Amino acid sequence: MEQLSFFDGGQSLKLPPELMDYRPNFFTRDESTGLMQKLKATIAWKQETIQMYGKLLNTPRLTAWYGDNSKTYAFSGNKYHPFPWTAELLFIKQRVEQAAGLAFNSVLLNDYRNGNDSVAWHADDEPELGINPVIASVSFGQVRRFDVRHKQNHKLKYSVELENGSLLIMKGDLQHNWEHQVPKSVKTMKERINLTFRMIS
Ligand SMILES: O=C(O)CCC(=O)C(=O)O
Ligand SMILES: [Fe+2]
Repeated sequence: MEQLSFFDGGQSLKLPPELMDYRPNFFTRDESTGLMQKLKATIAWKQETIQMYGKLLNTPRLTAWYGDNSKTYAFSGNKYHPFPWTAELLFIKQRVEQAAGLAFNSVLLNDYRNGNDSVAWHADDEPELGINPVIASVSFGQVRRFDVRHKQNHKLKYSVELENGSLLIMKGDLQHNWEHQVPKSVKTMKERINLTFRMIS
């Protein structure tokens, strides 16, 4: 049963290609440095809150939602109203669309300020995304671990280190039969910006 994690000195071996297509150095170092700086400065980052056990807690990261139209999108108990595309977002979107062979009409951005920021286990299975959506995830800055586990069997688990300038294309039934997280880290972590491009109806 050697399907399980394939953590080997932090590098992931064989992700299932029908679920995840990982492309390191999708953006060059210089592109990544420039884009990260621009995104930090120009995106309307927001501290969202989440209702948990009757308490209002801060989401452990900053988020922002940009896209084509004025449709609202519900995620983690929050409703997002998209801001219009910026020049940097359109540049990234165009590159990602080329690689994925698909168009996207919105992007959710996450700013993980340090190792204490995270995203808990979840699937992006909102009905607006349709069945087996393709979601393209771009990472800049600090390398963070991305874990995937099967909903019915948590031992069936994959991890990949999402590097600066990388693209991870999530597809197949990943959002239906699997869930994913970016765990907190006790190691000192610098800032990371993640963008997940989506097509919502
Ligand atoms: O930061 C990441 O790599 C994942 C973010 C994520 O899962 C999401 O925004 O739905
Ligand atoms: Fe997600």
